[in-house]
Amino acid sequence: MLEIISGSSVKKLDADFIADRGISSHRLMENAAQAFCGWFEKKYHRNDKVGIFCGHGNNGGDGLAIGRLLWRKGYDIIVFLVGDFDRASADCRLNRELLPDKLPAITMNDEDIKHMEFDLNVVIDAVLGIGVNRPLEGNILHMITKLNGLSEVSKVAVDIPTGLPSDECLKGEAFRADVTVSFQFPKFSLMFPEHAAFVGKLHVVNIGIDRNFLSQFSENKFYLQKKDVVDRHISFSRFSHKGDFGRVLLAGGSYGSMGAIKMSAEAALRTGSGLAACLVPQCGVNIIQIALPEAQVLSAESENNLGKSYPQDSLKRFDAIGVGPGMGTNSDAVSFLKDFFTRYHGPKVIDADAINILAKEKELLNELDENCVLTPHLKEFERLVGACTNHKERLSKSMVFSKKYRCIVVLKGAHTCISFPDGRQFFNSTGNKHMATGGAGDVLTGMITSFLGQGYSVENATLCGVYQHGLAGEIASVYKKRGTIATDIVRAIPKSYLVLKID
Ligand SMILES: NC(=O)C1=CN([C@@H]2O[C@H](COP(=O)(O)OP(=O)(O)OC[C@H]3O[C@@H](n4cnc5c(N)ncnc54)[C@H](O)[C@@H]3O)[C@@H](O)[C@H]2O)[C@H](O)CC1
Ligand SMILES: [K+]
Repeated sequence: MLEIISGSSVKKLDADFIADRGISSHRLMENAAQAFCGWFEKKYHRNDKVGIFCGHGNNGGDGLAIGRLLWRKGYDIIVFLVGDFDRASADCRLNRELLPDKLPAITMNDEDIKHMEFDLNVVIDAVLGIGVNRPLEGNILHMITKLNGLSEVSKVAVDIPTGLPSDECLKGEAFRADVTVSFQFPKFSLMFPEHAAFVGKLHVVNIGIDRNFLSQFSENKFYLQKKDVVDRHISFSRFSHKGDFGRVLLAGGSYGSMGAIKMSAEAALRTGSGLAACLVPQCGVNIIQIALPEAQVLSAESENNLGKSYPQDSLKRFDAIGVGPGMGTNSDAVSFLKDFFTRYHGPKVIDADAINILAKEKELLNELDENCVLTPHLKEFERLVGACTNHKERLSKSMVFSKKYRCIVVLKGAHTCISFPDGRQFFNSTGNKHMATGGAGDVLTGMITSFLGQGYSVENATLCGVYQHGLAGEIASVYKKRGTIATDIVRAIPKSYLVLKID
C-alpha cells in the first residue's frame, strides 16, 4: 500500500533513504527528474515550446534536471530562474551547473516578470515544492499570477503546485496546474477538494523509494490503487452457484424517488450479486418490477414511504443490506429505520436518507457497529457531525466518528476517503469530475452491498467497491464526458472487471 507521508517527514525520509541505499541526494533528484520526463514524453511533442520555471530549493533543482534531460531528448526548452540563487540548495546549484551551455536559462528579475511576454505551449512549475513555508508574495507571487493568467498553455506542476502547503489548506495564491506530477506519493493536501483548481489532474510517479521503506514513516494514510484491491477480491470457481454470489437487499425508495433504489439494485447485480431484491413502499412495486425485471420486490404496507410494517422476517434471508437511497426522511421512514436497526445486525451499507435520519435521531448512532459502512457525501457528513471549516477538519472528524462508533466511514468526493475504526484512512485514486451526477452515490451503495453479500470482509467490500466504482465512472465517461449519467456507470461495471482482470 502506498503511504501518504506528511511534508514535514519527507526531509528525514529522504535522508534515511539516501543513507540506507548509499546513494547521493543528487541521485534521488535525478531519479525524480527521470520519472517526471518518462511521464512527460508520453504527453508532449518535441515541437512544443516548454518553459521551466525553477526556484532555488530542491523543487527548482528538479526543474533544472528536468530541463537538462528534456533538452537532451530534443525538446525546445527555456529555463526561467525565479528566486534567490545565492541561497540555492546544494542539489539545485549542482543541477544549475549541469545545464548545457546551449540551453537558454534566463534569470528573472521583477521587471522581467512584469513585462516579459511568454511564447510557450507548456509551462512546468518547479518554483516551490513541499518546502513552502509562507504565503506567496513579491516576485514569486507576481510570477505565479502571470503564469496562471496564460491561456492556451498546458500547465504542469512538479511534485506540488507552487504555493500549496503539503498538509494544510492554502492561504493566498498558488500555481493553477492542469496536471500535477507528484513524486512517490501524493501529498496530503492534494486530496482536498479546496485545492482541485490548483492540482488539476493528479499523476504519481515512482522515484524508487520502495513501499516497505515508506511504511517506516507511516501516518496511517494510504493512497488506494489497483494493486491494493486486486488481491482483496474473492475468486469463484466453476462450481459456484447463485447462493455463493450472495443475496442482497436494497431498502429505500419513496414516491418520486424510486430510481435511486433501482440503480442501487442494478449496480449490485452488475457487481455480481446472485440475487438482488428491493424493499420499497407500495408505490414502487410495479416501477421496480418493470424497470429491473432481474430484481425481486418486497413491499412495505405503506403507500409512499417505507414504514414500520414490512416483511420483517425476510431480512434474515439476506447476506447484506443497503439502506437509504431515495428513502425520504418523514416519520414513516424514521420508524422503518428504527425497526430495521433492531432486527438486522448483518453487514450493511447506510446511505443517503438513512444518514440524514441518523443525523436527526442521534440515539440511532448507538446501533452502529463494525458491520456498518456509512457512505455520506460532504453535506450529509456535516449534517451528522456539524459544519466543518475545511476538508482537513472533515477528514479528522470522519476518523473520530469511525473510531467512536466502530463503523467504516466513506466520505465521498474527488478522492473519497475511507476511514477505519483502527485509525487508517484510504484515499481513492479512481474516478473523475464526470461522476458528479445524480445517482452516482446510489450506484456505490449497490456495489459495496454486493461485495458484502458475496462474502467479502467489510473492509475489503468497501475498498473494492469505492475503487471499482471510480473505475467504472472513468470507463463510462471516456466518450460521454459531461453527458455521463449514473446508469452509464452501472453499465460500465462489467468492463471494470475486465480492467482488473477479474472474472
Ligand atoms: N522524496 C522526495 O519526494 C523528493 C523531493 N524532491 C523535491 O524537493 C522538493 C522540496 O525541496 P525543498 O528544498 O525542501 O523545498 P522547496 O524547493 O519547496 O523550496 C524551499 C525554499 O524556498 C523558500 N520558501 C519557502 N516558502 C517560500 C515563499 N512563500 N516564498 C519564497 N520562498 C519560499 C524556503 O525558505 C527555501 O529556501 C520537493 O517538493 C520535491 O520537488 C527531491 O528532488 C527528490 C526527493
Ligand atoms: K512546484
